[in-house]
Amino acid sequence: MSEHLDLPSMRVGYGAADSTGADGVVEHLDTTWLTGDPPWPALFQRWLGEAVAAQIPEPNAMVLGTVDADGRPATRTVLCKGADADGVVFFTGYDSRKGRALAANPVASVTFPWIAMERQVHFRGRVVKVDPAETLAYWQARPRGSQLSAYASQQSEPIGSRADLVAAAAAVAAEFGGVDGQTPVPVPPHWGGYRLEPVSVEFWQGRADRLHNRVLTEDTGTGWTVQRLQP
Ligand SMILES: Cc1cc2nc3c(=O)[nH]c(=O)nc-3n(C[C@H](O)[C@H](O)[C@H](O)COP(=O)(O)O)c2cc1C
Ligand code: PXP
Repeated sequence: MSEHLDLPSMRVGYGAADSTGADGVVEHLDTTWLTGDPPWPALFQRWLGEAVAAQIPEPNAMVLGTVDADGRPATRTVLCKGADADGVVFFTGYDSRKGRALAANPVASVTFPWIAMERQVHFRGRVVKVDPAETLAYWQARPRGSQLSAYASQQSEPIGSRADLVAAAAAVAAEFGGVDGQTPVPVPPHWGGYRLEPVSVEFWQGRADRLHNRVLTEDTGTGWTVQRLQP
């Protein structure tokens, strides 16, 4: 397939000669942009707000990297449903492939790939389950159809056919009074939130000639440091 695509020559140059970028920002990302304790939330919130305002698709989508008990890495996209100084939150199946990896190895990375903005933000840290009350509050805000699907899905397990999947979802819907029923769907025992508590956050801003800007903030245990990295 890829032999018909000229992959080696596919590239997009970032920024103009004067070093402004698609982010519309003239100044370079600088270590002085990271202030506060911890230093990352203010700039992260600003960039997230700018990604939302730019109407890029799914601005809260982030690529989650985990490592399983055998040391095998895996990544997949999840939606960020909370971000503050305590960390970034997502919701998923606790028995899924990622859930099993996190049970064995409660560390992860997440990357927000805001490519249309010529930006990315990369987090690394420890992962904890959120409080059940936080899971319940988010669960209750989800559309009923998504609740029923999450209840029915043994996420990451094989299933024979699409028809089997639809039948499993229909059985769960029937149990709770139908797709349009009024019976609340309880939080499935196998579903809930995780919070990645960052120990490092890196901001990346694309610039002309691949001379990009990278600023890394890290929790050293005695405080947060902020450093510029080479591209
Ligand atoms: C844009 C996007 C957002 C997604 N958001 C979530 C999410 O918030 N939670 C989730 O469990 N899966 C989400 N998924 C599906 C996951 O990428 C993944 O297929 C699923 O969680 C199973 O992953 P696992 O087998 O590695 O555990 C999303 C997929 C896409 C493309
Ligand atoms: N769970 C799964 C399996 C998903 O595919 C998604 C989004 O694609 C989500 C959760 C997050 O979406 P929501 O906003 O419905 O919680």
